[in-house]
Amino acid sequence: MTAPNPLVEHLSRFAPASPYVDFDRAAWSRLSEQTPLPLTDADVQRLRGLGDPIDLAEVDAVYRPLSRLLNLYVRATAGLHRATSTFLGEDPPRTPYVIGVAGSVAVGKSTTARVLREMMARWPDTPNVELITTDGFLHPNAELARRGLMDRKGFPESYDRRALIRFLSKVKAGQAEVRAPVYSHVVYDIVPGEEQVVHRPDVLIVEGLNVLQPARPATSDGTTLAVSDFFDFSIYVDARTRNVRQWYVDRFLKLRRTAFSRPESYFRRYADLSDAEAVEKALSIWESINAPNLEENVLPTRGRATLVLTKGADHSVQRVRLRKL
Ligand SMILES: Nc1ncnc2c1ncn2[C@@H]1O[C@H](COP(=O)(O)OP(=O)(O)O)[C@@H](O)[C@H]1O
Ligand SMILES: CC(C)(COP(=O)(O)O)[C@@H](O)C(=O)NCCC(=O)O
Repeated sequence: MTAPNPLVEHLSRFAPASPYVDFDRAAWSRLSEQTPLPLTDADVQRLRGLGDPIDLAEVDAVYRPLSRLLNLYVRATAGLHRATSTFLGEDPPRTPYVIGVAGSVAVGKSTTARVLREMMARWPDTPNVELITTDGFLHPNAELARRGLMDRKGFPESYDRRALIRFLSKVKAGQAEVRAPVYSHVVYDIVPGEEQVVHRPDVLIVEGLNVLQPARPATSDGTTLAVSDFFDFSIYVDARTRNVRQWYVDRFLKLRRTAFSRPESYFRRYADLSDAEAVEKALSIWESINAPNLEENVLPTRGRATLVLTKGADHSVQRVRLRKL
């Protein structure tokens, strides 16, 4: 028997065991030095083409190592599938590797998911990466109104959770074409007849506020699955609430000059607000809907993520926590 290590004993007595290994920005960024696939001109063009304000140095320092880590996990998972196939004597098609991206409204989930999609597609094993957002699975406004939920968009009960679980089951089962409804932020509703079709991708990224919610108690049909049961990996994008509130207000002001001024916009009336009125409106939506949802539903799921990215006030990632247990 080996002698107990006094340092480990000391630490386990005084430091609560964390399931995460913690990197500050510098330590995580150093990993990019050992990551193959530096950004090429073509990559830079593609990333710029996304129209996101993300800095390319940030992509290189944070997202390049992250895509490398994910590539290693994708390969390891494929190896496990091969082991199962060998054991069963079957040769089922490879199923998509599914990554969830969670976090508050306006924390930067969409930006993270889009950058990750581009970065993962550079790896030879995963050229085909698709991205869906869970807003397509919100109940249509008519149904939300019927249920008295028009002021609860983004809360867990505002989604057709069963439809989302059906969608993910089909993707995971390797179905050739799987369809998802589409939500428009301009008309503020599900668009009738519009759909996004997912064609058996190598990787599917599922982005949404509530993707890490635990399963609800069993329903009459015995469903106890959670959306996250379909994830191979999950990322929680985190930041101080006061910074996220500021980003929400900034985005609202930007949208007022762009999307809100379109004639078909549900928020057309906001386009004519003065700056001060627009800030007041944005803050009131934040305080009445998005902040309570963050506190009550989104933040409590952070500890379920495989990886937590913590952003500073300038949007740069300052801390990365990776689940090791
Ligand atoms: N890395 C970044 N650098 C600068 N601005 C960013 C970055 N990520 C997100 N933003 C800005 O923050 C706001 C929220 O980001 P977005 O990806 O739309 O959030 P979410 O999908 O979580 O609602 C947007 O205005 C976006 O342009
Ligand atoms: C559409 C959203 C619920 C987010 O959807 P997600 O894709 O994260 O599921 C959110 O961005 C939103 O618009 N919240 C509603 C706040 C409001 O009623 O304005």
